[in-house]
Amino acid sequence: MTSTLPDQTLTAASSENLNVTGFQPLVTPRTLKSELPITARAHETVAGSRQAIKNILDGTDPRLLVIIGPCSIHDEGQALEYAGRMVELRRRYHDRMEIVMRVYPDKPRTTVGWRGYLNDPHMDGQNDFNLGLRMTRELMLKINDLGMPVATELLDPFVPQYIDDQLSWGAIGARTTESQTHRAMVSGVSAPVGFKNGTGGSVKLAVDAILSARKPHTFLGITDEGQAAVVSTRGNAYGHIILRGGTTGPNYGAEHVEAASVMLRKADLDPALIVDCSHHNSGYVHEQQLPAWHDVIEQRVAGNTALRGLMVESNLVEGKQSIPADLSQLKYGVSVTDACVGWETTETMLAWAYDRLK
Ligand SMILES: O=C[C@H](O)[C@H](O)COP(=O)(O)O
Ligand SMILES: C=C(OP(=O)(O)O)C(=O)O
Repeated sequence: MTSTLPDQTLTAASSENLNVTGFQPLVTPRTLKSELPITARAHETVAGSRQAIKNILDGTDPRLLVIIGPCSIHDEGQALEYAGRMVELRRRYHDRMEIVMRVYPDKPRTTVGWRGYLNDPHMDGQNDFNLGLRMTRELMLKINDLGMPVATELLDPFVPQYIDDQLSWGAIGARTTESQTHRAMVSGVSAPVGFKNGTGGSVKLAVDAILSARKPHTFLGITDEGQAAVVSTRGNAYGHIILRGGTTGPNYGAEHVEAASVMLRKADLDPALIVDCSHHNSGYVHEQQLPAWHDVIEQRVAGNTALRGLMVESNLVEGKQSIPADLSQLKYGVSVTDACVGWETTETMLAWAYDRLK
């Protein structure tokens, strides 16, 4: 879809739209949902995993939530290969872990950079959102159809209307947890949503985000028909914290977990936490996710019940690559954003945790 919208009367004398270079029609959520309807199998995956995650957060399911997968999606085949392998581990370890796959097509950037499969599916700066939204919905549907539940970061505020039915779990990233727009958006999301602490390390702003997202909100969004609308929400009771470290260092140690739990209790919230082993908790070095993984699981084994889940950035092949001008030079299975642990390490980490959690 390349046509632009009708002329917005951009005249030389105008004082508006001076920095806008174009508008394009956006496919409606209804169109994509009718072309790519959720299947009975996918719905069963989503409903089952959402309930399991709620139970883990409520403390009625003693299993560990594991949100694991690539930092970003850039290729459907590779994502499906990962999902196909991971669903086997999900089944194998199901009695001690609820494994959900990171399917992250919408990437926040510190300054600028490739913004993901949903924004720029061709990876060439065309930013074909209409194609990206379709490909994202299709990929999530295929992964759910395999029986592998999907987790994603919710970044662009219109996006939930296109994929809400596919999500078992959502995240608000460290760069947007303090944003009113994102807190209000979460209040209407159907799945449990974790809020990362800020990039500077502030956990308080994630606690504030949970309190905000629990309440009803009224904000601007779109309907299934693609109509700009005033959206009213009920509030999301399943907001929780994700400790991801900050510029001051990692925050997965027992003292940090205790400090975050105290902060949650003071706010009259259940001390239920997830630790992200990556990002500032690994110093952006993929192998450094392992000490975090081991430490947090040992804290849990030692009886820390606040620790309900872990996040890991993992891919088919370890490391990362920059996006080459000639896309045929992309290495198979390697992250194009943050570095990830590879498949063998992933299997070892899960097997070790399963054993320790017995
Ligand atoms: O998770 C991925 C990245 O850490 C995040 O998108 C920010 O990336 P950047 O600092 O490379 O822009
Ligand atoms: C961008 C991410 O994390 P953070 O918001 O913690 O940087 C992520 O999990 O992909």
